[in-house]
Amino acid sequence: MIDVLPEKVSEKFQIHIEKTIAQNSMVSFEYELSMPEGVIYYEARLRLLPKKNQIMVIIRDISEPHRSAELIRHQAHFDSLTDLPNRFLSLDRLSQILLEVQKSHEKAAVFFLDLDDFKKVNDSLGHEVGDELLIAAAARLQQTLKQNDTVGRLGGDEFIVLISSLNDENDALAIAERLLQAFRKPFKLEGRDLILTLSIGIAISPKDGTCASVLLRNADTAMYQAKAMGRNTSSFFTPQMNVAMRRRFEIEEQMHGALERNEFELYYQPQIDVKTNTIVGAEALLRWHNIVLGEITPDEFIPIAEQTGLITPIGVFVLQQALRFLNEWQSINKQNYTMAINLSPRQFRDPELVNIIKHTLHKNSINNECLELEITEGVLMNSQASIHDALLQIDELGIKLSMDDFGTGYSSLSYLREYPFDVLKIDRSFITGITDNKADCNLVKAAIAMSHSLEIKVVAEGVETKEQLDLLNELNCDIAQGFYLSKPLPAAKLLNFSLRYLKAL
Ligand SMILES: Nc1nc2c(ncn2[C@@H]2O[C@H](COP(=O)(O)O[C@H]3[C@@H](O)[C@H](n4cnc5c(=O)[nH]c(N)nc54)O[C@@H]3COP(=O)(O)O)[C@@H](O)[C@H]2O)c(=O)[nH]1
Repeated sequence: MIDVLPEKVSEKFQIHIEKTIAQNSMVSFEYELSMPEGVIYYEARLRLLPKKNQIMVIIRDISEPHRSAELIRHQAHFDSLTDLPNRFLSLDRLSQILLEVQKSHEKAAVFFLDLDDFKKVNDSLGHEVGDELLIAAAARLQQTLKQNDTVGRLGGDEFIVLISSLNDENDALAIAERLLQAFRKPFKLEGRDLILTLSIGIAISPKDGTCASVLLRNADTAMYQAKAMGRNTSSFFTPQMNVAMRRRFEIEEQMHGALERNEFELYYQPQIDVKTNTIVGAEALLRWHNIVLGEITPDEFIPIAEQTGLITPIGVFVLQQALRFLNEWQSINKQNYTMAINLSPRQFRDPELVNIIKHTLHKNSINNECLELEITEGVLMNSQASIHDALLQIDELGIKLSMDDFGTGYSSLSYLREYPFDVLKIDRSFITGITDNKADCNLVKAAIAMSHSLEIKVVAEGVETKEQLDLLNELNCDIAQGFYLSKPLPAAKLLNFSLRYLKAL
C-alpha cells in the first residue's frame, strides 16, 4: 500500500500503524487523494488483530460528508449573494488585524461603505436587478483593492473594507478616493447604464478604537456624516460625531409617538401681494414641542423624519391641520386665501398621496386651486415615473405647484418647462443680498422675467427689510414672505394679524 500511495499519505499510514500497535486500540484518520475526477476524501480505520499479528484497515470514501461540512463552514462565513466574507468573518479578520498591528505598532483602517439610494434601485427596478448590482458592486470593490485587503458584506447594501499596515491616514484617504472613483463608471446591467455612488466612513486604529466593534461603530458613524455631506463622499470619524449621532438617535426616538402625544403644531407665515399689499395666503410651517428635548427646529427634525419615513404620517397631519385651518380662516375673513404646504421627496413614495390630498381638500370644502404644494428640486431629480405621474395628477386637479428654494440647487430651468409649475419661490439667500449685491439682484431680476414669460408667479422668501420689499416691487415680484412682513405665527395669531391687515385696507 505504501508503495502505491503518495509519500505524505504513506507517512500518515506509517504513523497511525505504529500508533495502533502501541495503543492496541482502534485508530482512525483522514486523508485525501487527487484523482482524475477531483480530490477524494477518505477515512481510514485501523485495528490490531493480535492473534493473527495483523492490522485490519477499513477505508471509507467520505467526500460527500466532507463537502457538506465544508459548505456549511463556507455558508457560516461567506455572504451567499456576493461570496464576500460576511459580517462574522469580517469582524473576526478585523480582530486578527488589530492584534497584528498592536504588535507591529502600525495603523489599521476600517471603511464602512453604504451604497447611496440603493433602495430606489430595488423599488424601481426590482430585487433581481438589485441583487445583480450588489454582485457587480462587490466585484468592483475587490478589483479596486489589493489582494491582501479584506472586502466584506455586512448585509443589505453595506460593505466593509479592512486595510492593515497603514503608514499614514492620507493613504486611507487615497484608498477612499480610489473606491469613489471606481464607482463613477456606470454599471451595465440588462442593457442599462446604472450609476451607483458610495458613502464611506473611515475609522483608524488605534486612534479611533482598538477593538473591532468600536471601530466598526465609529466607521458607521463617519459614514452617516458622509451621507449628510451629500453622499458620494468619504468622511473620517471624529469624537464630536458621536455627540451628533446621539442627538440624532434621541430625536428619532422621540419622533416615534410625537404625533400621538400631540407635540406638533403648525405655524403660518403670511404671504403678501407686493403690488396691492394684501394677504394672499400663508405657508404652513411645522413646529415640534417635545417633552424631553424641548423645541426642535424643522431644519433638524424634517431630514430625520424624511430618512426614517416618519415624514409620511407627519405630512398627512400637516395637510389635515393646514386645510382645516384654511377653511376656518377663509370663512372668518371671507377671503379666498391659498395655503402653501411643503412636500418632502419621501412623501411621493406613498402611492396614496394624491388620494389623501384629494380627500382632505374635499373634507374641508377647500377649492383645489387654494392649495399650493411646495417641492424642491430634490423631488424632481429622482426622475421616477411615479413622481412624474403624481405631479401631473396634482396639476390636473387644479392644485398649484410651487418650486421651492429656487437658486440653491442645480436650478435646472428644464424642470420649469417639464413640470406644470405655477409658482417659483426664490430662496432667501438671494433676497438677503439683493439690495447690496448686484449679482444677486441680477439673478432675482432674471428669475422673475423668466418665470413671467412662462406665466409662473414669483414669491420672494426671507424678505427682512423695507428696502428689499421696495426693490422687489420695482423688479415686478408678485408675492413676498419674510420676517419684515411677519414671522410664522400660531393659527390664532395669524387670524388676528390678517384681520388687522384687512381693517387697515
Ligand atoms: N416637508 C416639510 N418641510 C417643512 C415643514 N415645515 C417646515 N419645513 C421645512 O423646514 C425648513 C425650515 O423651516 P422653518 O424653520 O419653519 O423656516 C421657515 C421660515 O421660518 C424661514 N423664514 C421665513 N422668512 C424668513 C426671514 O425673513 N428670515 C429668515 N432668516 N428666515 C425666514 O424660512 C423657512 C421657510 O422655508 P421654505 O419652506 O423654503 O419657504 C424649511 O425648508 C421648510 O420648508 C413641513 O411641514 N413639511
